[in-house]
Amino acid sequence: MLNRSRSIVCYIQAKLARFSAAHNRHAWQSPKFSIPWFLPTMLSRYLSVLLSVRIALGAIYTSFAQLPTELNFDFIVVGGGGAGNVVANRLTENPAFSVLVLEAGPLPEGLNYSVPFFQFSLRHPNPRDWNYTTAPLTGISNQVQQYPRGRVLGGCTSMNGMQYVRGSNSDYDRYARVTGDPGWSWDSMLHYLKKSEHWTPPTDGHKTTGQFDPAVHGFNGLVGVSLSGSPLGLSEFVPRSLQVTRELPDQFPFNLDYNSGTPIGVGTTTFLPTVLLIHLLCWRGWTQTTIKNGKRSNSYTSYLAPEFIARPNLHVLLNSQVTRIIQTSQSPKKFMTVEFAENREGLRHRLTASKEVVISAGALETPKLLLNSGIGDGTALRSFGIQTLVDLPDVGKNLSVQVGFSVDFFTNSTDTTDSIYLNETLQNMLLDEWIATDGGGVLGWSGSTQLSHWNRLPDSLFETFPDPSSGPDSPHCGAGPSNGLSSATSSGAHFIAAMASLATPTSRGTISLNTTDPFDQPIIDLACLTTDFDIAAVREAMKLSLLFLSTPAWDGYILGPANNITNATSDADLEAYARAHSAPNGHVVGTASMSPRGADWGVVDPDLLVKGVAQLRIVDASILPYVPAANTQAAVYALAERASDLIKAKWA
Ligand SMILES: Cc1cc2nc3c(=O)[nH]c(=O)nc-3n(C[C@H](O)[C@H](O)[C@H](O)COP(=O)(O)OP(=O)(O)OC[C@H]3O[C@@H](n4cnc5c(N)ncnc54)[C@H](O)[C@@H]3O)c2cc1C
Repeated sequence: MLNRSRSIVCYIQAKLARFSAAHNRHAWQSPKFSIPWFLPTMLSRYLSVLLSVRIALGAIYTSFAQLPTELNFDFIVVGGGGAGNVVANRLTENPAFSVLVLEAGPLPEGLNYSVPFFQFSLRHPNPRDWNYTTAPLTGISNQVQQYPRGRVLGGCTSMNGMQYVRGSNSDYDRYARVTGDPGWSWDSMLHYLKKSEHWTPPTDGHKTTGQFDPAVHGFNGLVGVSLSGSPLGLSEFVPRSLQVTRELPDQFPFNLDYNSGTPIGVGTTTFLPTVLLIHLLCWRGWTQTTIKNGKRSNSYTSYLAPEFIARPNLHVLLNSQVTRIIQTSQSPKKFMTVEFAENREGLRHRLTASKEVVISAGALETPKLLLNSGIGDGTALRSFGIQTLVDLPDVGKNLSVQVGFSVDFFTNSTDTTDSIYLNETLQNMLLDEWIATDGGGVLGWSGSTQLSHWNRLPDSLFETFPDPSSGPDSPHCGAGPSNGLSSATSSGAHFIAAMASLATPTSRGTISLNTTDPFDQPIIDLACLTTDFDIAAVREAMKLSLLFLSTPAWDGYILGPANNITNATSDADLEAYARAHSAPNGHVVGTASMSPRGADWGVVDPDLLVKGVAQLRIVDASILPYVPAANTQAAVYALAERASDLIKAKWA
């Protein structure tokens, strides 16, 4: 009930806000029918109050003062993001465990957090974001770029691109190999990938036979995953893209389901008749996203859904940033107390867990928290005057993030996302449709391309460089087109973009302290494109993407290049373009990496306990030693599912 009433309230608020805005802008009034100007705002405020009252009645508290003083916690989870909410949910399946989640941010309130198509509006600096900037990106012309991360319940799953991509089976087998723990292998993790997933039909109810492989999906999990039910792109972009896979089946083979463990496609010219048959069945496209019934499904709406938050043993305290984990015993070393505050000036509170503290603060904040707690590289800690309590030199190191860029072309088609981004009237009409149909229409989709592409790079590249992929069936890059730009200008033109992203970067960055104030951002050195392989690889990925757009399938659709890359045919030109226009994506991992038990590197053992410390675990993207050749949320949900089982088994 809590979530449902919250979204209804949000819809009504949005309608009222739009009415207010229209009224203010256009003095909307008819001689026959006039509404006092203050009424919508007043009603909206009333609804806000109603909403906050409901929240206070649940186990989500918005301030420390609301937290009942008589509560004791077996587990304290730091961070209610992609991983933290999974752990909180699964541990509280045992009524004997009591769990507190401490989340730095507030609820993801507002329509834009629900409407998938509005995802890009969440990326601008806002109070529900950490509002980070990167250190100068030496591989990208020394640019300092904004680097959005969700500071909100649900973490980055509340504001991400919603792509649901698991990675290849060899990505997981490599985790098992590197850690010496077969529990991280694909065969073991497929169970957890399915356990977290709730496959749902697309909003338009179209037949999905032949558009995905049901055998590899989960139908009883919690995070909604679906195919697009949006008509956008179907008239031109999707059929033309499918035509390319017929024209270039060797380079762009068809793949029924890239989440099967073999994402790069199975069809080749040898199987051409089958491929053609499948194409006929699959003409609508098959990108998978974490969208359920046309609404974003994140770790909050799924793992903290009303039936779970109603559990008497599950508590979530918002607006509470953990500033330090405090050592509570020397032998064995334990850090059972967390210190937290609402903001820089706020009173520091302390709470102690009786069984474990689980850090799920994400790949940027987890290392910062460890360092501020005296867990990290002794030399670096000393330079900040922080006492080294656990000397773990790899905290904050080994950061791995993907990077990408696009080349844009003008198209004469209006069947593009920018047609909507640039047209407020159309947006309002589509929003009305989305509300009236409870998630249907164009806005019930993420706005990203309906067809996804995962590719290997040419073998010739590996005559010069070692192959960094996890195996021969694992992709190096995503390379393909997108019908429209999220950042379209108001020129009135329409675009198709050739996109290229590097899924197997070899550059490694760091997270380090900038100051000892936990409310300051760390130094985020993403080190993108700092190896020769990475720059060669994005260049080759872009060539693949441009090849995709070069076939007769696009005749009469592409008008010409929109960037000054018209003559960029040489490697040097492409490299220069990539260095000027690349950006890291949000798929960052590795800063508190797993390593084998007893190894003198890494930060956590394969059971995710911090090395040398009892009862302190890290469960989030930071523990992955390599970024999967994919977007990262599917892997994070699954690793958190497995971690929950490990914790439950330990305390059974
Ligand atoms: C812009 C963007 C787009 C993305 N797009 C996709 C996509 O399309 N598909 C995909 O699979 N993945 C995507 N990702 C990545 C994916 O969302 C993340 O990999 C995933 O959410 C990581 O989960 P996590 O639990 O490690 O961290 P998070 O989800 O970031 O959760 C960490 C939580 O901890 C909280 N926190 C941090 N520090 C503290 C503290 N000290 N005290 C209390 N709370 C704290 C944070 O506020 C946050 O809520 C994207 C990420 C971004 C940023």
